[in-house]
Amino acid sequence: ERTYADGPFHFPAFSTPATPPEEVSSNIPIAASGSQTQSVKQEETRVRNDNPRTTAAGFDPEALERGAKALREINNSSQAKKVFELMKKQEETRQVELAAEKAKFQALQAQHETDRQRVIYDEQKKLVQQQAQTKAQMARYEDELARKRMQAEHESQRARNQELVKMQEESSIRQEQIRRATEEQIQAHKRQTEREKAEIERETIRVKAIAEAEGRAHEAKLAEEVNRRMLIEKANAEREKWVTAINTTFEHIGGGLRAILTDQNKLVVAVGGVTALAAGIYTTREGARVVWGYVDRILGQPSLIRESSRGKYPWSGFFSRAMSSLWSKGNKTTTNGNGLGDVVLHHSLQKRVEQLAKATANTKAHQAPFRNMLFYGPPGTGKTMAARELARKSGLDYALMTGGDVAPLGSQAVTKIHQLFDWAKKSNKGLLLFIDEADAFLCERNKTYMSEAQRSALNALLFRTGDQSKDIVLALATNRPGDLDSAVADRIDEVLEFPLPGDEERFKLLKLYLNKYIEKAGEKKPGLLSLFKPRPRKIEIKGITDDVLREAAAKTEDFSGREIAKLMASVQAAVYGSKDCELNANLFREVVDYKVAEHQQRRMLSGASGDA
Ligand SMILES: Nc1ncnc2c1ncn2[C@@H]1O[C@H](COP(=O)(O)OP(=O)(O)OP(=O)(O)O)[C@@H](O)[C@H]1O
Repeated sequence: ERTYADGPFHFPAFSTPATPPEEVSSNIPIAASGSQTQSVKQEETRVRNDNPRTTAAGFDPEALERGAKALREINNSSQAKKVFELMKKQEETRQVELAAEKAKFQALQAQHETDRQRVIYDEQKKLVQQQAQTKAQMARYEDELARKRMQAEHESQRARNQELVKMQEESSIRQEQIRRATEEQIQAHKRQTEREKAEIERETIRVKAIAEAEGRAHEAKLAEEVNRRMLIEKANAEREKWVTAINTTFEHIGGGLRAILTDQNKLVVAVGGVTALAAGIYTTREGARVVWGYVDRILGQPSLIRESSRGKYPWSGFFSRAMSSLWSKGNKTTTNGNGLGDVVLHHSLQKRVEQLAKATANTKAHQAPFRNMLFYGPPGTGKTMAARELARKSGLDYALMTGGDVAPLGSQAVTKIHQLFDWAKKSNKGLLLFIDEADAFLCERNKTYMSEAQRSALNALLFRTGDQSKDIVLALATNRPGDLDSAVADRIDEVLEFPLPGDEERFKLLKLYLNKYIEKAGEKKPGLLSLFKPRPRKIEIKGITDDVLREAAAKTEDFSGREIAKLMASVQAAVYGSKDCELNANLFREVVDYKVAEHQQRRMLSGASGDA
């Protein structure tokens, strides 16, 4: 295919005759004779060449020859001029056609050029797009790099800040330690000064006391001499009086014996009387023992019970109960303001115990079977106290026994368990039987170290508690609930966990025992006997605010209720040990710190023995 770019365009008219000569001849109105026309036709037929020869340059001489021949013929013709005109017109027409064709080719060339320009434009556009894309990618990459750089800088800044904060914290801790150390030194110095002052005072008192004692001893010595002499005279007179009396008595007895021995009737009566008296005494004593044993068995409290609201006998405790109810009318401060007396428990646990107490009371009222309970948790967290309060609130009697008491009973254990349940059934109100340290008695039956008697006792208990009871609520307390026999666990309806007291509970406990052991230390206790006991000294309390107690509560983390009660007992002892019987914040803190250190030591030891 030829294009403008390939070089000059060759019109096909120049290589081939535009109009075949025969056409030219047919178009000419030839007026020549028929012979001439015939000859022309013959000539045409002769010169016609369907495959005209061409030179290498594409020139066909035959056409030219034919043209010349035609021209000659035209010249000879009469219509030559017209023919020539016609040919000229034909030639012009052809020229116009060629010009149109040229214009067409030029239009094609222009179109081609436009296409080429479009392709170039598209290429350039693509290039520009690619460049833009590359540029955008570059920008993105740079942006990412910048972001990463910023992030790294941010990280390092943060690390620097953290380090700075850490250093500041460390420095403030150091400062705090220095401050504490200085405070401690000041305290120690103060204590030392106070000790020295007390020592001097004690020494002065001692010297004064020695001088006074010496004076008194001298006085006493003189008085003693006088007394001694008076006593000797009195003793001599007494001795003489007794000697005379004994002599007179023996004279009478001797006379009587002599009369009996000499008179046979009197001798028989005397021997018979003495024998009858001995027999009477023996019979009375044994009879009383048997009767008492019977009464004890019928009415008495089983020996397994350690503590009971019912007392050992129905009549016992009547007087003390009356006294304590009288006392409690005048003193309404025995409870700490909550519904569970002096038991301080976490709010949710306390609510649960109260609900249980209410439910138990309603159960009794509706003659429905009781629900058995299990209290578990670390030692000294108030399980026993809560059980006692639960029984009190539910209006039941309660009895407390310890699991550890069963094993030493040996073969008697089974009888005692039955006795216990028989006794419990006699309670009109219903009885809450609380078994403390339940795991010691009710542990898994197939344990190898369990004795046969113990196993039988457990079986007896299982037998007595097989059905839901309307008389007895069983409340078990243990530190190891996992050790209980599965049959025992199956009898439990309610399980309550008693955890170590939290911050708030420790504060309340400290407040409670401050009130009990310190504030009320000088008050008299209920009961007749206490009327004759010496009244304890009243303790002066200074500066024990709620803040001081909260500080102590924060320090005594992990303390059980029992440990907090003991801590306050130690505070009381420290106060009684001080000379002015006064409790101040310093003394309180001193005891708390000492107790906290002791607690940690104990934990370390138990941890070490646990590891071993
Ligand atoms: N929650 C508490 N509220 C008031 N006092 C408490 C509490 N917990 C313990 N105590 C004090 O600790 C003593 C022991 O409490 P209690 O006998 O109820 O504990 P326990 O959980 O039954 O202990 P254990 O498992 O050793 O038998 C109580 O006499 C009381 O002084």
